[in-house]
Amino acid sequence: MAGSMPVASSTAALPLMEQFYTIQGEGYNTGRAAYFIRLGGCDVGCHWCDVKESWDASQHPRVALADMVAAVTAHPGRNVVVTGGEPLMHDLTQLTTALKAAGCQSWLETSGAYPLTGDWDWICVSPKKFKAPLPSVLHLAHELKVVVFNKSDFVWAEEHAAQVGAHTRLYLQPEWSRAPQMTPLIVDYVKQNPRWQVSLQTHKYLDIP
Ligand SMILES: C[S@@+](CC[C@H](N)C(=O)[O-])C[C@H]1O[C@@H](n2cnc3c(N)ncnc32)[C@H](O)[C@@H]1O
Ligand SMILES: Nc1nc2[nH]cc(C(=O)O)c2c(=O)[nH]1
Ligand code: SF4
Ligand SMILES: [Mg+2]
Repeated sequence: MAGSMPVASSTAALPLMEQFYTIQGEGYNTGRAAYFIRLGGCDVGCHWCDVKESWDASQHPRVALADMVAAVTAHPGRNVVVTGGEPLMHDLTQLTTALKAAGCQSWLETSGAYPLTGDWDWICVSPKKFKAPLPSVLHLAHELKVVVFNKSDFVWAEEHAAQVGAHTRLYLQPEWSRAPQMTPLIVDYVKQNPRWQVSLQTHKYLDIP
């Protein structure tokens, strides 16, 4: 009968591009120490993505979850950011279970383009024009973080703000190469529309990972 048994694809290991202990640079948790787990694989295709090396999952070694968690707990912080790549291209159930068992808070960075898996303490959804976010993920967002590349992105941001919960915090973040032009527009927009907040990629100004 072994031949007819379903072969479960194991998530006891995931493609890992890099992991590092730093300061959360963006959004609601800006300024807090956090260990970053950057998983490989993304097919969303943002032309301005600041981590295109993450896109091809096959370029990154599969690392056992137990080894990832051991690397986290070797550091004093217990906040863990799972990012990528697009982390929701993987089933993250076992990773978040293991992080919780190790006493960690799990924070997700996602485009929302794939169904949510895992048990999260904080979910940041950064929707993309290139592959639409799922309504089911938008509803669960603690934070909506819209990257502003040009003026038209303010209208697009409002369209997505209309799809999140009443509890969701709203952020506008300048696309890094466009920050000199877009940051002043974001400042004016937030002053006129105070339910939004400014998010900057502060780690880039601090010159840390
Ligand atoms: C590299 S993405 C990985 C997680 C997920 N794929 C996503 O896009 O949310 C992490 C965060 O960086 C943001 N980001 C990526 N490239 C950026 C850029 N050039 N300028 C500003 N933010 C950027 C994304 O919007 C997202 O909020
Ligand atoms: N310091 C720091 N904060 C971040 N917040 C989100 C990041 C990401 O790439 O997901 C990121 C990152 O790459 N570095
Ligand atoms: S979804 Fe995230 S990782 Fe994928 S291309 Fe866009 S910014 Fe980069
Ligand atoms: Mg980054």
